[in-house]
Amino acid sequence: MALRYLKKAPKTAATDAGETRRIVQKILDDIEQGGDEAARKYALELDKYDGDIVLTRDEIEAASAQVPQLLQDDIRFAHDNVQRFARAQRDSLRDFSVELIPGLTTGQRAIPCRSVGCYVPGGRYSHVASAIMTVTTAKVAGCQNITACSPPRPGVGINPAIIFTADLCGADRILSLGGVQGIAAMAYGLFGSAPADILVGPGNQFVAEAKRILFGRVGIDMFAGPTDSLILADAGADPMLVAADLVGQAEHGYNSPVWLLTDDQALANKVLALVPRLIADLPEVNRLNADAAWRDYAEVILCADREEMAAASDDYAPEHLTVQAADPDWWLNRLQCYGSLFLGEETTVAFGDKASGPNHVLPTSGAARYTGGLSVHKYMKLVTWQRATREGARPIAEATARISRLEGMEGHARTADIRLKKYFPGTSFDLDVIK
Ligand SMILES: NC(=O)c1ccc[n+]([C@@H]2O[C@H](COP(=O)([O-])OP(=O)(O)OC[C@H]3O[C@@H](n4cnc5c(N)ncnc54)[C@H](O)[C@@H]3O)[C@@H](O)[C@H]2O)c1
Ligand SMILES: N[C@H](CO)Cc1c[nH]c[nH+]1
Repeated sequence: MALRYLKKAPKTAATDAGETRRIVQKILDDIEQGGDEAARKYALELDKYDGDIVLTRDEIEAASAQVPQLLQDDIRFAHDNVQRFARAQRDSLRDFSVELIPGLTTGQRAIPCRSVGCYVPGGRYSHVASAIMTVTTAKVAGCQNITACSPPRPGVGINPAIIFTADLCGADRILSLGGVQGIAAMAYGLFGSAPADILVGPGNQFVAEAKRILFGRVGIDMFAGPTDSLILADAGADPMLVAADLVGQAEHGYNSPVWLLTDDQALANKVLALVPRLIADLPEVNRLNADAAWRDYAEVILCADREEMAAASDDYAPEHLTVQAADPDWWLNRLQCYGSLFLGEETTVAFGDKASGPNHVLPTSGAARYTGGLSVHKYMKLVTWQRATREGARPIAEATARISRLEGMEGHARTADIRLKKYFPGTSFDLDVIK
């Protein structure tokens, strides 16, 4: 059966992409040319901030002292879970060596990037948890030089809880800069910092686009822009929980899509009725964000059965995927495209967002078709090495010479010839089979 849209979105992640690209390219060009001063100019223009950019130790300590003890304890709890999950990831990756043929030894090493730039979003909300996710994971990977940046609040600076968290998790330097100017400062090595080898972290469409444009010159974790979330629910799901989870994620921003796929029309109708009521009950900023996201980006789709739900979900490739349906193992085995999966009503995206352990920096806008979220592995380069004895080199050199000549690469072939001649003088080899 064809999917039946009970609610269809007039907008998608591609809406306004061209305009975003133009704005971001201009800011990046200006800052590349104008350095620290240009970055300061954008901080003033976009975030109404003209204070110090690099936080001193005294400022970090003063900010940390403002964070209530109970919140500090919660942040430590979340940090501990994220750290332990990241360590398990690191342990799943190992250096190895293998003798492929007698005398030829090859190997793999995982080497952490030297210099990391972590973006911690802070425009609409103060994303303390993003500091945990990015900085902790870089630290566990073994990165030595970790810079974090986050938008300053007008005239005041970064939220003290973000400062406390970035410091706790191991940031070596904290910059009061948000948006494209923060990304540019870390990429270009402004304000005395080392240029980043890799930029990580989530952010709005400007931040995500800046990372995308800079990719190649620096590494990036992935495209992690405006949050999107999909719920798969069957007749057994609790409509109130489904509606609350949709609204909870729509509050991210006016451009945060939420989608519901179900094979039960009665459930869909109940959720459609509940969502506007739950949105109306939110505080003002959250309500405005969720209302616009629901109106412009949300979709509710009726499917024939769970197989059709799973196939459609893989096409969306959502950042967050929640299953509130029977037989969680069936879904776990069947689903293929998502950033992070939440199975059963006893867990929810917000748990992963804040405290449960798996990283919350996740691919958006369909990027989950080709990548997972932030992990220790994103900070590590999997490099290879090889060495050989002269006997081990012999068959490799013979094959190399012949393949190189077939390809027309005579210079390559001669690097093999010269070794064979040196190591096996007086032996004749048939290295010129392409006559
Ligand atoms: N994918 C993920 O893993 C993930 C995780 C957490 C948050 N997020 C997303 O992060 C985003 C946070 O967005 P935010 O805006 O609240 O904070 P943000 O920190 O990403 O962006 C704020 C910055 O945007 C810049 N900016 C604002 N308007 C601009 C304009 N017109 N032109 C140029 N720059 C401009 C400002 O300089 C400001 O510092 C949300 O979209 C949320 O969904 C994604
Ligand atoms: N859902 C976001 C990841 O896309 C992360 C987050 C933290 N807090 C709220 N949301």
